[in-house]
Amino acid sequence: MSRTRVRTVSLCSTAGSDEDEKAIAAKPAKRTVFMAGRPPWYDVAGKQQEALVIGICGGSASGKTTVAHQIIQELGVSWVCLLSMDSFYKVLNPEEKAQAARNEFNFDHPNAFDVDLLIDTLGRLKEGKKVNVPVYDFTTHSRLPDEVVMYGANVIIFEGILAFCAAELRELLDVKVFVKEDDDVRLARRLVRDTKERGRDLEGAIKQYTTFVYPAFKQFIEPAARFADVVIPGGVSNSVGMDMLIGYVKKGYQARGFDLKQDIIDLRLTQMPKSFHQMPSSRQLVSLMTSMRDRDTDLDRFVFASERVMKLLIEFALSFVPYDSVQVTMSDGSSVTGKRVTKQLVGVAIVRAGLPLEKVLRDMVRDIAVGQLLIQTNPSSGQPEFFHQSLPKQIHKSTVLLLDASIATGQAAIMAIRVLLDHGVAEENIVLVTLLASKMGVCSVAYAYPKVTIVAANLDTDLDDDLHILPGFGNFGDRFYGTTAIKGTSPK
Ligand SMILES: Nc1ncnc2c1ncn2[C@@H]1O[C@H](COP(=O)(O)OP(=O)(O)O)[C@@H](O)[C@H]1O
Ligand SMILES: Nc1ccn([C@@H]2O[C@H](COP(=O)(O)O)[C@@H](O)[C@H]2O)c(=O)n1
Repeated sequence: MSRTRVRTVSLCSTAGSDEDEKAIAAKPAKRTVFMAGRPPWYDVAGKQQEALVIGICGGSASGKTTVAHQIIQELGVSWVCLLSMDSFYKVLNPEEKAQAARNEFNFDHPNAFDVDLLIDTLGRLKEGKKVNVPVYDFTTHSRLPDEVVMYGANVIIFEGILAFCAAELRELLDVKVFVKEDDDVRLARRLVRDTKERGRDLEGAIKQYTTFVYPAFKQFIEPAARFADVVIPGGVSNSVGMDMLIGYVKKGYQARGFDLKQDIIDLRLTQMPKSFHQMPSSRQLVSLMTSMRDRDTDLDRFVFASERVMKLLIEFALSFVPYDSVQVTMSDGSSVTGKRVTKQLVGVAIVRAGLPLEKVLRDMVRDIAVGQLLIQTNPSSGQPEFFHQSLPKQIHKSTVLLLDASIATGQAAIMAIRVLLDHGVAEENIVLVTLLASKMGVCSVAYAYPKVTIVAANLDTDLDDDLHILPGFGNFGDRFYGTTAIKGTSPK
């Protein structure tokens, strides 16, 4: 789904305390950045909300998936997941596989599904947690080795022939829809689909339909219509029914505090949040940043300058972790009161640009446990996508220094914080550490997670229309690892 990412309007204030710094950082832009697509899980007041779950039940080929797609299109919101019950077909043993190949396995009975896994997955997704969803292959009656990672949504659409089969499952559904279609229409559609898309021959498809599909429809599916809030005869062809359904869903969405019209955080950026701490400016810091911003700085000098800034930054960040007062005995036997870090510290780098900060942190904090999160921005949607995590075991008891080279929109950091919270880390025990932040990125993170401490060596005021920090220092990962020619390219 495509959507507008940035709108530009009036003035935002400038930052920076040192004149030298301002000369470099302040751009006389007259604009405020509005961010379309606020982070999921939050209502317009910034309170965490469970997703709205729409369950769609109906016979095979009744048009459930088609209805789901139309709801998504008409709703026009950014964070929607479509979960199909088909993903939760049980893995068959060799004997069952042989039966399936002869069209003698009953895929329409509730026992064919891993309902426990389905309930767990839908429940977690509704709470905004990450889930791994199996991918099902109808031609081989098996799960593929790949899984799809789904992560957080304001709206979840769940569809399946037995979507209302268990009370625990129905309890997760905020809106229950039943799609009704004549038996002969469904049979005709199914035969076309089974032979064209699911690798079946006509005779086998008819055998399966008469032996299992139709009897199960009569026994389990058709009677489940009584659980529905809305029954739509004819699916998407029923435009009056669809309009009523979409109106009903929109109401449910707004009742949760989500905003359909805006779906936007209005960041006027007049003042920085209290949770944000910028390193005090100094001529030394400005000169190092100047080297980093200069597109003519070669690889060696870029690495050297950025590592020096990183050392200063980590030193600064460590003053925001909690310390206890302790008494120690000195060599003359007298005691003195000092400080010791309260909790175990853990460093978590957002890969890849956060990795150099991780190395500096390891050099500076003895035996620190470290972890990594692989989050990348999808170039077509502009949304961060979460791929991989490796986190130390005791992370929930620790203060976590979350490391990324820069914070532009803040979306990757927001996703990373969400992962840490899912692993039991308390919001107030997270310190987000970055070399360069945009005002908008800081405001977005602070809006979503006001208790997270945000520490940056530098703050830039603006983002360009591609959401790169202005003036920025180019793509940090490319410049630090030398993966892109620097000279002749304009820094982004
Ligand atoms: N209202 C409709 N009119 C005509 N064809 C439809 C309609 N709804 C769905 N279809 C078609 O019927 C087939 C099955 O629809 P689908 O939504 O996949 O059903 P289900 O998810 O219930 O199995 C698809 O080829 C789809 O394009
Ligand atoms: N290996 C399988 C698994 C399921 N089916 C049939 O799929 C139908 C459910 O999917 P819909 O898209 O129609 O909702 C169900 O009726 C099963 O008979 C199958 O043929 N092979």
